[in-house]
Amino acid sequence: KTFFTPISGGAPPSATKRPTKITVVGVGNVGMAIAQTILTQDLADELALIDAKEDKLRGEMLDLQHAAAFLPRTKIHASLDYAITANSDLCIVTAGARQNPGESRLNLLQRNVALFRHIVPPLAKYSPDCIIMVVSNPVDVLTYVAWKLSGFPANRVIGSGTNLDSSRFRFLIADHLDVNAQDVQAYIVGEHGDSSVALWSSISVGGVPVLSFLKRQQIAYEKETLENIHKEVVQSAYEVIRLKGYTSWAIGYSVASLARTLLRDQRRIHPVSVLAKGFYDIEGGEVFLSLPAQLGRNGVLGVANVHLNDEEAQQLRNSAKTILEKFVPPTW
Ligand SMILES: NC(=O)c1ccc[n+]([C@@H]2O[C@H](COP(=O)([O-])OP(=O)(O)OC[C@H]3O[C@@H](n4cnc5c(N)ncnc54)[C@H](O)[C@@H]3O)[C@@H](O)[C@H]2O)c1
Ligand SMILES: O=C1N[C@](c2ccsc2)(c2cccc(Nc3ccc(F)cc3)n2)CC(O)=C1Sc1ccccc1Cl
Repeated sequence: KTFFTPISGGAPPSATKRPTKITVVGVGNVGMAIAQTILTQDLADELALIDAKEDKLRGEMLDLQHAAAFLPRTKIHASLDYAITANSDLCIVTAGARQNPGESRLNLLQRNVALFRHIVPPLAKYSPDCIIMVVSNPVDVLTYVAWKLSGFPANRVIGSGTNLDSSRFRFLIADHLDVNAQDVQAYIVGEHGDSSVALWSSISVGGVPVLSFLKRQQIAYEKETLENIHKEVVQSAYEVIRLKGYTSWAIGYSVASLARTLLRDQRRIHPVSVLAKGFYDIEGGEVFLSLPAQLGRNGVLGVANVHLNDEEAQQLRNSAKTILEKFVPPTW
C-alpha cells in the first residue's frame, strides 16, 4: 500500500520542466559555502557534489541531507564518479590545491592546471550544454584553462573573478557612507586579487555618481581616501585568512548570486572573468579578465561598455599584459 491514496487525475503535464541541476566540484570551505547557499536560496532541484576525498564527500552530503526538514526539497548526490554530474545546467569548480607557505603563485597554478585536466573534461562530457564557473585560484588563468579543456564557446565559461573583490568594495563604500551595500553600484575589474582595478568613475550610490554624492553631502574626501578603500579590499582578504585561515561566506554568497542570475536568466551585470580579448582595446592574446558582463541562461550575453577614464583603461590593459606574460599556455 502506498503512504498516500492517489487522487484520480489526468496524465502529468506533457511539457514537464527539466530539473535545474548544479554541480559543485570541491567540497572544501568554499564549495560547501556555495552548496549551502544554493540550498537555502532554492536555486536548484538537484545538487551534485564531487571531490577527491570520499569520506569528506559522503560526510558533507549526509550532513546537508539531514537539514532537509528546514530546506526547500533538493536532491543531493555525491560521488567520486562524474556520472552523477550528468545534465547539469551549471558546474562550479572550487577544487584546488592550497598554496603552500612560500609557494609561488606560478607553482600553485601548475598544480591546479594538473587537477583541472582531470576535472574539466568529464564535466564537459556529462553536461555538454552546461555553463562552467571557475572559483579556484588563480581564477582568471584557471578560467582560461577550463575554457580550453572544455572546448565550450567562451560565453559558457566564466570565472567568479572580481565578483568577491567588488562585493567587499561595495561593503566598504557603504560602510563609509552609511548606506545599504545593495544601493552601492561599484565595479572592481581586471585581475582578481592583489592587482585589481577599481572603476572610481562609474561608482554610484542610489543612482548618484559617488564623487558628486560626496561633494553634495559635503563629506570630506580626497582621492587617497577612495584609493584606501580599494587597498582595504585586498587587506581584508589577508585579514580574514589571518583570523580564520580561509574565506567562505562572502565567496559563497557572491557565487550563489551569480548562479541565480545565470539560471533564472536575470540578465544582470556582474564583474566576472570573461574572455576579454577585443574589449576595451585589450589585445595580445586570449586572456580572461573580469569585466562588467551581462549574464543569463546562455552564460555571458555581452560586456557592458562602462565608461573608463584613461588611467582605468590603461590599468586594465596592464592587467591583461601581466597575465599573458605570467602564464605560457601548455600544449593542450
Ligand atoms: N575566486 C575567489 O574569489 C576565491 C575566494 C576564496 C577562495 N578561492 C579559491 O577557492 C579554492 C578552494 O578554496 P577552499 O578554501 O575551499 O580550499 P579547500 O582546501 O578547503 O577545498 C578544496 C577542495 O578541493 C578538493 N580537491 C582537490 N583536488 C581535487 C580533485 N582533483 N578533484 C576534486 N576535488 C579536489 C579537496 O579535497 C578539497 O576538499 C582555492 O583555490 C582558493 O584560492 C577563490
Ligand atoms: O578572500 C580570499 N581568500 C583567498 C584564500 C582562500 C583560502 S586560502 C587563500 C586569499 C586570501 C588572501 C590572499 C590570497 N592570495 C591568493 C593566493 C593564490 C592565488 F592564486 C590568488 C590569491 N588568497 C583566496 C582569494 O582569492 C580571496 S579574494 C582576494 C584575495 C587577495 C586580494 C583580494 C581579494 Cl578580493
